[in-house]
Amino acid sequence: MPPVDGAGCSPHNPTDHPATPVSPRKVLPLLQRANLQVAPLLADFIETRALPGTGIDAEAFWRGVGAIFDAFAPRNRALLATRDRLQAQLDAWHRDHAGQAIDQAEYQGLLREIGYLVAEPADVAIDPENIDAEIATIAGPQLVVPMLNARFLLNAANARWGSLYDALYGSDAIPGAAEGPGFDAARGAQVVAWGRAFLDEAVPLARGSWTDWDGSTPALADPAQRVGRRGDSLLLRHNGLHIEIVIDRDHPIGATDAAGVADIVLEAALTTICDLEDSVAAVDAEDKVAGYANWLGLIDGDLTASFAKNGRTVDRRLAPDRDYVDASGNAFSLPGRALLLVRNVGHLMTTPAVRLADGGEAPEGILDAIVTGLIGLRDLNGLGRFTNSRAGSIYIVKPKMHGPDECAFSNDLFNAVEDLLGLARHSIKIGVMDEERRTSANLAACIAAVRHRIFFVNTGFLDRTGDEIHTSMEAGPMLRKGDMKLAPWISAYEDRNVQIALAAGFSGRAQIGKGMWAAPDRMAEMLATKIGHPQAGANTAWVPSPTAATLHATHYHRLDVFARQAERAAEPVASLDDLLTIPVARGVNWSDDEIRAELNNNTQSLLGYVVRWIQQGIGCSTVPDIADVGLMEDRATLRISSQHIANWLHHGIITPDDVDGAMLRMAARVDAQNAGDDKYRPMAGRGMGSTAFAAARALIFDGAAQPNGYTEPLLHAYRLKAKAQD
Ligand SMILES: CC(=O)SCCNC(=O)CCNC(=O)[C@H](O)C(C)(C)COP(=O)(O)OP(=O)(O)OC[C@H]1O[C@@H](n2cnc3c(N)ncnc32)[C@H](O)[C@@H]1OP(=O)(O)O
Ligand SMILES: O=CC(=O)O
Ligand SMILES: [Mg+2]
Repeated sequence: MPPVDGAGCSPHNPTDHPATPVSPRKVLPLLQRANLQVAPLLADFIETRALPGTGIDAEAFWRGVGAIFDAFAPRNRALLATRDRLQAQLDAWHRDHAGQAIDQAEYQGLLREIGYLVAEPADVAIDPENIDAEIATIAGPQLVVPMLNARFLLNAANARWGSLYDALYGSDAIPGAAEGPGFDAARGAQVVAWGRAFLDEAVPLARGSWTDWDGSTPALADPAQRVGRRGDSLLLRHNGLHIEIVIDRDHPIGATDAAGVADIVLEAALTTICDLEDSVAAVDAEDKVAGYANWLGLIDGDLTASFAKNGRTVDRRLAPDRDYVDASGNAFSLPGRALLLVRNVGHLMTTPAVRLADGGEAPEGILDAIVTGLIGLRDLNGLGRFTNSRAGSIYIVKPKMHGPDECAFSNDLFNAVEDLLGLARHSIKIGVMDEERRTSANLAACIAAVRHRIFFVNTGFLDRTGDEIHTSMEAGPMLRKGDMKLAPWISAYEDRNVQIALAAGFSGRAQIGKGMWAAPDRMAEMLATKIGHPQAGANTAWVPSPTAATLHATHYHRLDVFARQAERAAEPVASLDDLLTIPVARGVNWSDDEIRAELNNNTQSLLGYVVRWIQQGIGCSTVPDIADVGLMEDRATLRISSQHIANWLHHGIITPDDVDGAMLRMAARVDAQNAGDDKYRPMAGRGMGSTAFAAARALIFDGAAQPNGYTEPLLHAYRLKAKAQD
């Protein structure tokens, strides 16, 4: 694809919101569309791929787009200015109270006075219409996938159904690992035993165990759980989730099984978030259009990916629906793919893909709403090979909103996009990530602002931790990252999210979601602990991979989340005082070793993530930590590590020399960890000659000044530089 982009990004300046950012890069001529200047690649994508078939005329479309930017770009800028004002007021207050214990009454008085805390509305009741069952009435895993990776995207869409046998055999869910070059029969036997025990729990037989089943028609303890057949295979359902017991005596596994069971296939990722935000590196029109084109391919149903794997070529496409017959012989089908949701970016960044009438870059979140909404319209108009939303909705996940005014802004923006596209009011639904402190503290008001279109609230634990650190940057040095997980604000945050959502009527209407399992290789630990999410009353929770989706699905068979929600609905809402208790480490004397360990750990994960982002445009990857354990790192985990180091630097727990020393040591370590990657360029020894190293350093040394501690402005600027160098 030819590189067609407007200009460099305009990193958000904390003290100023220029309408016309200065571009450091040479640009290809943009095309005039209504009162906008549009990158040719984007104009072409819209006019030749996204609009055709919708009945919307290109000229009218661009006129409408121009009008939306006219109306919403100034509002967007004003909201960002409010963020900065609040942050400055908080910083000043903490500086005035340096070293003092925080008096919650006085502190909350300040928060109300400056407009950080608003009056909570009573009796908020959500009433979204046309919500798909995968969201409203069935509880199950939610997979997240970077939008810029077609191979993963297709896999994620198809992860609605997952092989339990493969997930167990290929992960550490069963201790040890497969041995030998071929099939490890001993491990296989453990997998089969695990599977049978699972069936005994989820779909028990009237008598005896599935272990002893001989393949004859099974008598279930609850006969209603048997809902169909496909050939010899059995389709069962429990807690709304399907289980297919695959019978195939010709299959190598089925041939050795007394009942001919070749696999147990679980309904797994009910929903998949296709992510345009923190798991991708999209800095210019070229990147944005690549993401939009993948979303279009998913919705139109023609996305494909061809790649070599294990010595053969794999052609991947979307899975068709699955056909069954019921007990009366009537045919029916079940969706073959997850219900697809799209995560837009937040309100912060601008994009060089579109320039406004005044020459300034357009707010990227507004462009995302328009383009992903337009592509969603194609689904509602039946233009795709498959149907995504059977209920007729477009699901946009909106991250990083700070408080009710920003939610109201998104609501109004979605109204405007619906009008532009001729969509019925509230066809575009919103998933609100509760991942900024001002949203957690005003959650009922945030929900109220979008109550007619909300389809989820989700605790985005990682960003939320980054915002916790940044908001109170001046209050003192923060707890160590590991200790932060035990701080009172976190449990109050998780509890309040569920309790406030239940009080607003989410149960049976919308999702209450929990955060990401960020250790993709640690499935045994996930199986042991992530059941805590449904136990907390969450009817969905994030997983990083199809394997994790399949294994996490078993948790939703172990308890009935909707019954759990009914129990939790009676609880009082957890304390706002706890939520607002700042995790500063008062009276803690860390040893030199503890400080060094914390710094090494943070610089290592920061460098490991940033180097791939800057050099290769990889927005999410498994980054080996200092102990070589692979952890999912995305922009939210980077926000935590960069803010944590910046905070300790700011309060003198570490010095600039300490940071530089750790950075140099860890650069060598990260280089060694990436030695097998031929696209990788080492950082060690090149100092500032390495753009990635310079970016990582800026994220720390300029970290305290970044808007709300976000990493996007610096990442975009350095990635654009790296692209230009390439
Ligand atoms: C704080 C937040 O915002 S969290 C949300 C953002 N995070 C995410 O979106 C994480 C999504 N997950 C991922 O991107 C990946 O799982 C990673 C980067 C963590 C790990 O990727 P890798 O190291 O390449 O994974 P690994 O080598 O273990 O497995 C690769 C296989 O799993 C599949 N896979 C892994 N993750 C996913 C996924 N999220 N969706 C679909 N398929 C996936 C790949 O398609 C591949 O299979 P294939 O060879 O048949 O295509
Ligand atoms: O977006 C998710 C998060 O944890 O942040
Ligand atoms: Mg986040």
